[in-house]
Amino acid sequence: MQAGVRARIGMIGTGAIGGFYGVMLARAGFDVHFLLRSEFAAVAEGGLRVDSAVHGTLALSPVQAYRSANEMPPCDWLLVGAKTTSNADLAPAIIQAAADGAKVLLLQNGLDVEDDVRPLLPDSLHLLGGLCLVCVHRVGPGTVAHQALGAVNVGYHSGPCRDQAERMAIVEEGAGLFRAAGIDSQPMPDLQQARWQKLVWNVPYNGLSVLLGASTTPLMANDDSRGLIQALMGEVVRGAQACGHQIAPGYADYLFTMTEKMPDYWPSMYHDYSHERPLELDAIYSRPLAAAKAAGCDLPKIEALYQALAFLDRRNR
Ligand SMILES: NC(=O)C1=CN([C@@H]2O[C@H](COP(=O)(O)OP(=O)(O)OC[C@H]3O[C@@H](n4cnc5c(N)ncnc54)[C@H](OP(=O)(O)O)[C@@H]3O)[C@@H](O)[C@H]2O)C=CC1
Ligand SMILES: CC(C)(CO)C(=O)C(=O)O
Repeated sequence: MQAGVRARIGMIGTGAIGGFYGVMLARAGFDVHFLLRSEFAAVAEGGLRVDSAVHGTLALSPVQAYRSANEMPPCDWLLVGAKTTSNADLAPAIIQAAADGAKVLLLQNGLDVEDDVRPLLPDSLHLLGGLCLVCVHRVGPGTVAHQALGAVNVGYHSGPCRDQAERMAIVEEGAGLFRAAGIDSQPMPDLQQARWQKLVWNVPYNGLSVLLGASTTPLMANDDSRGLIQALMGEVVRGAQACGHQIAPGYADYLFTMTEKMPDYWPSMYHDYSHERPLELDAIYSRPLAAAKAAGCDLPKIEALYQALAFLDRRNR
């Protein structure tokens, strides 16, 4: 791409994450195209709005909105903002909207989420993962509430790069998109490590919000749930270590304290449960459990949490 020319970005799935980052990038001058499903008509007519506790109200109208990827122009970057449960189904849309040599960035929680998509993509496409540290949720068609945080950490998964230097150049380019939009973004040299690190938060809070019907403030106000959260965090750290990924000492404590200071928050898994949508149990629970087990490490509390959630998920749909 020529210097000074801003990348064309395709947002594949425009919910909380897609809407928030898409609006931020479009306001920074990127040419952003949004693929939508249930909210297409509302967004095509009324635009997108982010009600942000950090940035105020951000409106984008008109929106370059599409019901089908066939109508999208070829994009240099495709940011996937759908849940991990639809990754394999989204591969045709990603391919359709990709320019030659495009970079595909999965803005998703969980472990190995790229594995469902990679075999379905041409080798010429770069695949990356993005870990979003943000509190956003949909409050109505085309409207996203942003409560806190916002950073995106980016790592390379697979593609045509020949060496680590080429991979890191692409990762830097990805992080640069977000930074240009005023969003903190760090390049992650090891995507698997970064995914495990993010699980230290998601494993306890996502699942317990569903199981106990509690958001972060009540979870942090009760000695029993605090103890359980710490034990679950400890198991994620052990699982990561068994798989060869170091989590910095004190990182779990840092997340625990950060959550005490955060505004009260319902994790995205709770929103999925309350709307009777599939839960991201494979990405957040069964894959890390399987990886740890294969490395000889049992994680009994996470396993019990997963089994309870699997029961609720099946009964909910
Ligand atoms: N929300 C948050 O604060 C955070 C979320 N994450 C992670 O980010 C990812 C996205 O979560 P989130 O934004 O909350 O999820 P949402 O449910 O808000 O958004 C998902 C979007 O993808 C759309 N979608 C799904 N399938 C398709 C399809 N085939 N074609 C077009 N659009 C499609 C959905 O459309 P439809 O309306 O039709 O369902 C919806 O708009 C998850 O992995 C989550 O764990 C990570 C950090 C924080
Ligand atoms: C932990 C949090 C709220 C911010 O790190 C988040 O990113 C998530 O809900 O997945």
